[in-house]
Amino acid sequence: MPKVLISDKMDPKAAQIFRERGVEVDEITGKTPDELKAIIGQYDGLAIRSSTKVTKDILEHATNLKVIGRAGIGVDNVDIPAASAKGVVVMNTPFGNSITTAEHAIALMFALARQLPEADVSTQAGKWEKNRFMGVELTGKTLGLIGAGNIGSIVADRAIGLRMRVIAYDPFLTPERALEMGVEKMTLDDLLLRADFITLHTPLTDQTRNILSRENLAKTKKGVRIINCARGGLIDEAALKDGLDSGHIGGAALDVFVQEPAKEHPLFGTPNFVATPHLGASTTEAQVNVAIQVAEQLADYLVTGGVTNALNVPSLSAEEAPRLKPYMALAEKLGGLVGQLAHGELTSIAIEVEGAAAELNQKPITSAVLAGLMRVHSDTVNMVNAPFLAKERGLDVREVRHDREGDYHTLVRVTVGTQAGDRSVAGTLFGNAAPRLVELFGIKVEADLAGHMLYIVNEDAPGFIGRLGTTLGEAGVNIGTFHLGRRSAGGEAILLLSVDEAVDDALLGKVRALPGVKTAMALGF
Ligand SMILES: NC(=O)C1=CN([C@@H]2O[C@H](COP(=O)(O)OP(=O)(O)OC[C@H]3O[C@@H](n4cnc5c(N)ncnc54)[C@H](O)[C@@H]3O)[C@@H](O)[C@H]2O)C=CC1
Ligand SMILES: O=C(O)C(=O)COP(=O)(O)O
Repeated sequence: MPKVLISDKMDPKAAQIFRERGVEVDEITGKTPDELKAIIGQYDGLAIRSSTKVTKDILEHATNLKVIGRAGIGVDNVDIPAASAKGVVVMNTPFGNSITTAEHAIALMFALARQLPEADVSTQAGKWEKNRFMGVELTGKTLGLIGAGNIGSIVADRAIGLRMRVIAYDPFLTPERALEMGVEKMTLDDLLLRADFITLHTPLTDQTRNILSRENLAKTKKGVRIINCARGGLIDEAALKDGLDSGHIGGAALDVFVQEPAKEHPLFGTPNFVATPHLGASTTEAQVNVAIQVAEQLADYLVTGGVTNALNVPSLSAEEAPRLKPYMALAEKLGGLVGQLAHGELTSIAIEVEGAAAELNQKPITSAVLAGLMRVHSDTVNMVNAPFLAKERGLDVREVRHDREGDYHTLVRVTVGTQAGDRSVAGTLFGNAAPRLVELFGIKVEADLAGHMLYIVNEDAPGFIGRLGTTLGEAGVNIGTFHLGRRSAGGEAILLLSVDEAVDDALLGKVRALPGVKTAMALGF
């Protein structure tokens, strides 16, 4: 039974779903990195929010880990390259908390416009400072969105409802989408110049880090109010403090900070500054949504292999998964076969799909071929890390899709480039389910690829098969299936035998010594 650790506070629905789906679950929150390292080795899955930092160091101790699920959106607390290199799938729940977070941004915008937190403190202190708190109306004001994805577009919708004018800077926002959202797309400089309120909704990346730098803050309109419910690190916090102190910035509300938890901060106590402790996603509704989604996604992956909302591996929908499953088995076998047979350094690999296979999502097929190929050299390779390892090794990977149907209704062909030239194998599915090798180095064969196998290239001459049978029989090796292919009568022949026992080096030596044998290799699947 797979075992999952929930390491951050999560709605109880998550644990309930894991149990219902046959996944054992422990909920242990608030661990230090060292405490987490000590226990992480027992788990197949890890469910987190933003508190658990899944560093390379933690991953090194996660010897059984197959999947990390983030109950939420941002995954900057997970070292994704390190997870990928280890073959661990990283998933998030990209929509479950977006409305809630957008609402928090709007709430903070109101808080700034009417100085609600300060007015509340003053009133409850018995001061009744009616003349101190003079607000601004939102109607007719310009809201600048930096980042117009899921959350940004909900904020835009709500702001338009408040009769605001919404302008947006997002290099990936198409003019059509901007029109559909009712926002005006523009450059960052134009947005800085025009916005009365600015709200940030981008992930933290090398491109967005410090997007509101000291220089950019200086370009803003005097009195601008700034809201950040996305990630600490998008704003230069020291420059923000200076801007508030000088009065150039009329207000700032931060839900997120460079260092979290932010228990002390130079901004704390600054007039017109509002802070919340990373509460963007903290509503009952959003937490139920993300808990259910993350548990279902993790359980799917651990129990059935279905992949949803993964960030480092192609997704595989519940409809696609059963259709693709036999192809992935075929692809792994073909990859394993070329990996065992091709000698020397591999420089390139082409994965061609033909007929029915050409109608499918090719990425998982490619990943499975690469996993099969590289597993020949390392046990820790799987579909997740294989594409990364291939890239790291400089392997040129090409995907080709042929619409035409060839001799088979469906076909996957794998061709590797080696110093000795190209080597190609191809397979089909019998009855849409059973993987079958149909072509080996240009010779037509028809074989199962399973268990222990013996691959022989010999001169096609009478009497050979009898001698081979005797040699194997004398060594106590039973032949299961026997497949023969040849280019022409009397030319080079290929034999693929499945045998009940592994063929050791001594027996391989005897086979190689048989007259007419050019190559003999033991294979395993
Ligand atoms: N405070 C909180 O509790 C929460 C915070 N978040 C944060 O909000 C962020 C936004 O979430 P979503 O809208 O769901 O993400 P999303 O991926 O749907 O949207 C992000 C947008 O940023 C844009 N973008 C990327 N690079 C950019 C750049 N250099 N300049 C301008 N725009 C750029 C993208 O094109 C995309 O449209 C998340 O990354 C997460 O970190 C999300 C949920 C809760
Ligand atoms: O989903 C996100 O990106 C968030 O930042 C929410 O974080 P949390 O799950 O509340 O720790």
